[in-house]
Amino acid sequence: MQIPSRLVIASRESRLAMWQAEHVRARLQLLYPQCAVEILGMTTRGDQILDRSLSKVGGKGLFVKELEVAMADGRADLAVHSLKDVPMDLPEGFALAAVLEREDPRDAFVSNDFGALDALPAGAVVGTSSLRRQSLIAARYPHLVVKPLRGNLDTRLGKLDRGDYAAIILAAAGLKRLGLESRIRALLEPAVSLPAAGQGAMAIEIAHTDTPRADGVDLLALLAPLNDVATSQAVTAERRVSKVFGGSCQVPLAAYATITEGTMHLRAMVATPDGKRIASAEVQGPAVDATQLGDQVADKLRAQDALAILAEAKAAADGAA
Ligand SMILES: NCc1[nH]cc(CCC(=O)O)c1CC(=O)O
Repeated sequence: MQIPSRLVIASRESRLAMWQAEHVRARLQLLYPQCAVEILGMTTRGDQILDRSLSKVGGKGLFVKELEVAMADGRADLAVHSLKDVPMDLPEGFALAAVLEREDPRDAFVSNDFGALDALPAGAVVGTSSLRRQSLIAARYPHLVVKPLRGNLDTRLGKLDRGDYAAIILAAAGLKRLGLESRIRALLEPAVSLPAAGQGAMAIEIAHTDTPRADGVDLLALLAPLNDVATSQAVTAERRVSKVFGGSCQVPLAAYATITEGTMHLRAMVATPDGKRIASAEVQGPAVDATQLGDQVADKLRAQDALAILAEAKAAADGAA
């Protein structure tokens, strides 16, 4: 295999994104000591737009677009993403080359004054901009008030500490990666808060799917050792469910797969943001049939009126300010 003399990783500049890029950099450097592995930090549109709901201005794609342009221009060879932020359909010419072993996929309850969602008094303000987390709280804790919470992890924690919220919900994975695990007061089990598709997993995106490249470098082969097969299968099923239902972040959708001895257990849920209507389903089967399992669970959701629920959720999102 031809090892290039230099590899450039494009990354957003948030602390979490840079941690993730550095993790991949270090692993590649260990695998290919003769190659100079570098990070190109970039500010994306998604990072700049903090005043409006992301789903209103173009969705998750805003976090990856600039990185793709850098790869298309040859300024970078690969990009590291939180898989949760990667759209279901990548633009022509781009592909996911590897999915890394998953960190904790659960949501985390973070608060300075309370130990768990159950401990919050009526009217307490909970911060989250995830429609999935919002619908969960509305369904299980109708006495709580959900307020939007945007920004990177440090910004969100800062807003909590300033007293804007009684508690906030964040992905455990991000907190753990940044050494902020001590901020977690409680972990929400999947039975309570089913994770978003891909939550906790990092993915590596590349351009030039026609490998090897003109310079003879086969990026897919080069990155293959970083791929975790079980995580890759799990997220394939989860992202399939998301794709079937439009792959948008305008709707509360959860999809989470675990694999035990080659058998996948896939759970998925769609809901209205007010938590009043929920469809949830689960399937089991061989992990190698990830895509079909995704389709099966989607069929089960459809049989529970998932399309009507999603239409209602979308109408609510479009109607909101
Ligand atoms: N939506 C933003 C985002 N994208 C990935 C993570 C955390 C890390 C991960 O899930 O891999 C977060 C923060 C959060 O949801 O609290």
